[in-house]
Amino acid sequence: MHLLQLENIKKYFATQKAVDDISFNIPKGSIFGLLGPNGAGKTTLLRMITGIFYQDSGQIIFNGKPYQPEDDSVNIGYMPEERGLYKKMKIGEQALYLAQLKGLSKSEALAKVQYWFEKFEMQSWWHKKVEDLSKGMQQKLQFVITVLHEPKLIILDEPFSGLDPVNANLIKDEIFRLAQNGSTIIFSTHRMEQVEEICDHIILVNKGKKILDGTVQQVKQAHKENLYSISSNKPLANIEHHSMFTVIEHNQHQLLLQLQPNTNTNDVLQWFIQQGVQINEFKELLPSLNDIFIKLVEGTSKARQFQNI
Ligand SMILES: Nc1ncnc2c1ncn2[C@@H]1O[C@H](COP(=O)(O)OP(=O)(O)OP(=O)(O)O)[C@@H](O)[C@H]1O
Repeated sequence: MHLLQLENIKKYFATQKAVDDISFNIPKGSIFGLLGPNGAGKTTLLRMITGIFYQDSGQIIFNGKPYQPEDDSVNIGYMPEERGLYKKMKIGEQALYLAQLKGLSKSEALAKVQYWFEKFEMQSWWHKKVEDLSKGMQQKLQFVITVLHEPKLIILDEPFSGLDPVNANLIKDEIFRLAQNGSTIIFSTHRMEQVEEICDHIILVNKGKKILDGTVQQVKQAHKENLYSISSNKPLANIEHHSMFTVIEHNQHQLLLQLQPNTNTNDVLQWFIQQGVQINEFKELLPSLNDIFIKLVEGTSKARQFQNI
């Protein structure tokens, strides 16, 4: 079952196809990575999902029904990359106010804010102003405000930027917990190692088009290059290319091999054993998401150039 379905979504600005016929589905309870280089169209997509922009064409289905921003936005928590807190307003007051805007009663809002402030050790911030908080502290506050009304869909744009490792872990654990409790999470970042660690499913957009869609494992399997490493306790001498593989790298105790298509790994292992190699480890090397990202978007200038429609 999908919480969100985007069907043939287009959004063109005066000179720019920001989102150019993109479709994807987000399974309920998943942690979904929206990836892409600068200018790819991610923020524009998120703004349509949150009802800030209307699409020029295509349809968004939210929880099985056509998306109605006026009604459905209370079911969405959005933490945008450009943070949206009132600098001069006291923190406790602000959290209560924003929670009520998301449909909680005053007493529900108070209970939730107190719960989260205690959980994140933020009680002493209550009477401070946002402008008195550090960047990382503001980030934590923004996360709490995004999730405290327990929205069905939580959208986090670069949620770890500015956080120290302890606070980043705190937020990461909460992301897992929220997904386990049934929230669906869209996570947008340029940090591929975070995506590998956190996301179940990803899409990659580039120049307004979707160029990749699948689970992290599916994507890695689809882009693997038949690379294997083999290592031994003893020095590995005189291993040259073979009809089954090419030696890509040769270290004293380890070889990096690229197997020919359809080669049976047992045959390779057997061959090494016949050569008298004492095998310590033989394993497949899948590409990192970072490698895949770079391979697929290489050639795109860092910030996308304007293109005429
Ligand atoms: N309001 C707007 N008016 C005109 N063009 C826009 C507008 N918003 C975005 N664009 C253009 O649409 C394209 C996609 O922008 P978008 O902000 O969605 O990219 P992004 O993937 O979020 O990039 P980044 O990773 O840098 O935040 C860019 O070329 C941008 O210049």
